[in-house]
Amino acid sequence: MDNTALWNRYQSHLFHDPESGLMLDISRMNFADGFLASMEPTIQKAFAEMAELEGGAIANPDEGRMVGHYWLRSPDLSPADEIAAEIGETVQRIREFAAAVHGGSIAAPDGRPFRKFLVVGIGGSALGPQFVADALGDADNPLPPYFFDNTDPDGMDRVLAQIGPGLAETLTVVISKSGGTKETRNGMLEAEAAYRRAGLYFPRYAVAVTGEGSELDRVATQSGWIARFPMWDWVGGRTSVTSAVGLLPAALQGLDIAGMIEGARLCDQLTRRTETARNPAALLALMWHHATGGKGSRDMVVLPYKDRLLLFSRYLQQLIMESIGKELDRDGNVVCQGISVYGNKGSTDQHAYVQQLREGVNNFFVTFIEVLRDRRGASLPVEPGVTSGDYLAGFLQGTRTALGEKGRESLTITIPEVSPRTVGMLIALFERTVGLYALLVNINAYHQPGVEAGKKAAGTVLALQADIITHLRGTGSSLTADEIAAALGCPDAAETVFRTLLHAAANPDHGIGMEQAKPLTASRFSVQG
Ligand SMILES: O=P(O)(O)OC[C@H]1O[C@H](O)[C@H](O)[C@@H](O)[C@@H]1O
Repeated sequence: MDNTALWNRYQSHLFHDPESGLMLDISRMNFADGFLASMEPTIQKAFAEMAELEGGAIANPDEGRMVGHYWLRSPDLSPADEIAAEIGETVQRIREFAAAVHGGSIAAPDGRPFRKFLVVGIGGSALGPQFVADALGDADNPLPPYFFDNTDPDGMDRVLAQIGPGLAETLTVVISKSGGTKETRNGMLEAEAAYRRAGLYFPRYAVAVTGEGSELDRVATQSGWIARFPMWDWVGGRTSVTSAVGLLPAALQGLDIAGMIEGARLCDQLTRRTETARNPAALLALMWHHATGGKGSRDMVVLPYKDRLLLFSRYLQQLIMESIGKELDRDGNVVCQGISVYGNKGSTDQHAYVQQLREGVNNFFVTFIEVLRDRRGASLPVEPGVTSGDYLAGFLQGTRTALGEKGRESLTITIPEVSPRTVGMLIALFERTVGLYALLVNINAYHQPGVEAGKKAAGTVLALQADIITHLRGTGSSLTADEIAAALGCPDAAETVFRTLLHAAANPDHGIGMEQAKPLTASRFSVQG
């Protein structure tokens, strides 16, 4: 297609919302002329189901739950007055709590104001808050955030080292919808131990965001933590960033949560439209369907040309892949669905993998995210009449053209700037797109049966570890993994025994010694001391 034809295609399909400035360009996706018309009945059905979902239908049948993250921005849409009231009250409590922390009326036990906060969470209880904090954060925020988002001891040590003696001025927010996620429990205990080492009583520095009656809720209540904020069963972890999960950390950091909520609400209105060409989420969902054949046959490369949006792809990995990546469809057919998501930021990624995108295996489509505003204020010329921002914008267009010339497809989402409102819009845009796409491919986007398997297997490994150590202590001898597995009556677990002991021997915690042998798997292990 020559440039004139491309320009005409761009103009005929361009979505633009004048109020928000949101734009969506689908012209570089090579869908056939009749594609949108052919999908119209299916997308109209999806609109109807989405309306039922927003009306309070059990849209997550596998867990028997409603799906209510849109109500977080429009409480009046919720199916019960008490839900609407709880949403409003919680946002108000968040605002008041953050103002009290910033004003010093909520302070550390010694009266010192809180000057930092540590979020302990994982998955949807961390990725959303981390994306928002990075996208909207600035050096002058009243409370800079820190995150424990993994059960990595060294990772937590590094964060604690960054916080340093400031722990005495640090509020800790433990976030877990289920209240039982082991990584988050471990993070909480590690944080508590750090406060104890500093002579500080952790409960007077701790806040919980969790489901009512959860294990975390019980601990926070019994120990008298400063405050608890609710997570509801009709908000999924990966769609919880406009609940207290994302709003409390954002408010503590000093960000404009009203702007975030308003941006999400505004986008919800746009994506509630049943006129496909005027619904950006519908257009995106249809483009995903075109690009991947409705079967995930191509990966989604997320390329925001803005440093502040670096974490967006990590956030989208959970939102998209945990929603769409399912073995069964809603009728119980084995479909092994999904769309793989990767990407970091442009133009940086042009110096990493765009080579493969342009010339290598054509198994992807790109989602560019263009931010029109370069910075606050003007830029210096890096060449006569050219700024760094001109280069960034030029690289985006250039990469889009270079890919298009080689038949590589791309979408471009454009926002005027990175602000609380546009961050709220981007979040809402992709939440709705995932929901609509899931309906197009008949998937329940709101459960995650696949994550339990890994957790269960980890529990088995840890139980075996305890048996191994007990056995080694009892015999007092040096044994191979095979000998230990046989002695424990599980000869087929020798590999797990070996790998578990390899890790245990590398750390001082269990007193495991290793006499390395050739081959390595014939090494002997014992309990020392
Ligand atoms: O918030 P939590 O209950 O601790 O869950 C944290 C995460 O755990 C699991 O990995 C789920 O698959 C995620 O959807 C969830 O966000």
